[in-house]
Amino acid sequence: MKIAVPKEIKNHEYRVALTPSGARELVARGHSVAVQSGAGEGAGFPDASYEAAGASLEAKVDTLWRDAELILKVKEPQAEEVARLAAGQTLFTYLHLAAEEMLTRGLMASGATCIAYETITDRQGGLPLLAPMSTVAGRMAVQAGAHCLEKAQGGAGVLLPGVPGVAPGKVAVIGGGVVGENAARMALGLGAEVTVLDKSIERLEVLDDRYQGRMKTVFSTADALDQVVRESDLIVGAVLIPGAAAPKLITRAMLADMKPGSVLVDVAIDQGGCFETSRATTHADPTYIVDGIVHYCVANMPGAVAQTSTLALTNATMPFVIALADKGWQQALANDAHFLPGLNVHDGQVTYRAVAEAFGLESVDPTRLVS
Ligand SMILES: NC(=O)C1=CN([C@@H]2O[C@H](COP(=O)(O)OP(=O)(O)OC[C@H]3O[C@@H](n4cnc5c(N)ncnc54)[C@H](O)[C@@H]3O)[C@@H](O)[C@H]2O)C=CC1
Ligand SMILES: CC(=O)C(=O)O
Ligand SMILES: [Mg+2]
Repeated sequence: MKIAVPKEIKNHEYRVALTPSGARELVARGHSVAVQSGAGEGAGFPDASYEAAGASLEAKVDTLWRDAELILKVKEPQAEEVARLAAGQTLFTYLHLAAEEMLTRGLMASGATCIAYETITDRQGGLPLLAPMSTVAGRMAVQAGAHCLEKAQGGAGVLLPGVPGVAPGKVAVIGGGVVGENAARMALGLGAEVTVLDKSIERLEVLDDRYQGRMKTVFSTADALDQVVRESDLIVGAVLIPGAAAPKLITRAMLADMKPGSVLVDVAIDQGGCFETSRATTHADPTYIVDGIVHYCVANMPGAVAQTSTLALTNATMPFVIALADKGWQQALANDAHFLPGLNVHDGQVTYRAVAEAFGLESVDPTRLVS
């Protein structure tokens, strides 16, 4: 199969969808791999390392896209990439469509087959291609939040660990999944006072057991949210309903109850964000202030630590890339019930129900397309 790896073009996105080691595996299986010149540079993989692995380099982005059967990316296609996508091509990347109607309609209009990393499942009920980047983003969320608490960023001037004789800051994490656990773990490591809220008792049990009471676990209700809003210095938004738009759990009115200069880090922003006042920001300009509250809402946080993130992401994506390349999308999805929910758009139709519901569209059951 002809596989293409474009250079990512989202703001400060330095990850790449395939490492030289991955290229070597695909070439050994008889596939041709074309990598856009410079695509791996930001993640620490120079062009020469892809050539040494048997890939070819392509400087012309139009040629790269036009000749591809399978396109491997990291972030959702930007407008100029959607325009390049054509019927008969398969795109494998993060999509987060429920947050972006224009993108959804653009992919439908392209006629291509679009498979999302973030809706592929595993036997344990997890999201194995989201988890590595959620681990990264969760760990970064507290780093980012601690920085935002500094006065120069508009923050209250609170040092999360405190100092002898001064109490530590309070961190609340809403959603105790992969992002949430990793954020909570970092905040604990810094010495902050940590509370995790979740709707899933099972998740709260896991966290309680794993951290032996060092973090508070709270069932997430409107009352519980009111309380953490009043008390916290930093709140991390980390909820997810797979494939769907995130619920808005902190409204603008609730900001009035927060301490001035406290911080909201909305990691769930890629699914639209879980705070009413969230809007996506970039690494170039990551924060803004609403009603005295600092907001950090970067939708591609792991792109900033591209070396770590590229390795972690491609470790997880590679088996699926190999299946797509060896078997084609139909057979690869037909053979794997956990790969199948990755299909979001095919030939003008939305195939993931939560995405269709977000925009009042019809959805097609993906099993009908692969059997
Ligand atoms: N901004 C960025 O750069 C990145 C964003 N993300 C995003 O972070 C979000 C979280 O991802 P994961 O932790 O992997 O998901 P996850 O599925 O592991 O965890 C989500 C948790 O939210 C809980 N939840 C759902 N609704 C809730 C509610 N109303 N109240 C409280 N808890 C609720 C679930 O029970 C679950 O434990 C996703 O939107 C994901 O796409 C992930 C990586 C990078
Ligand atoms: C998951 C996601 O949005 C990212 O890694 O950028
Ligand atoms: Mg986006």
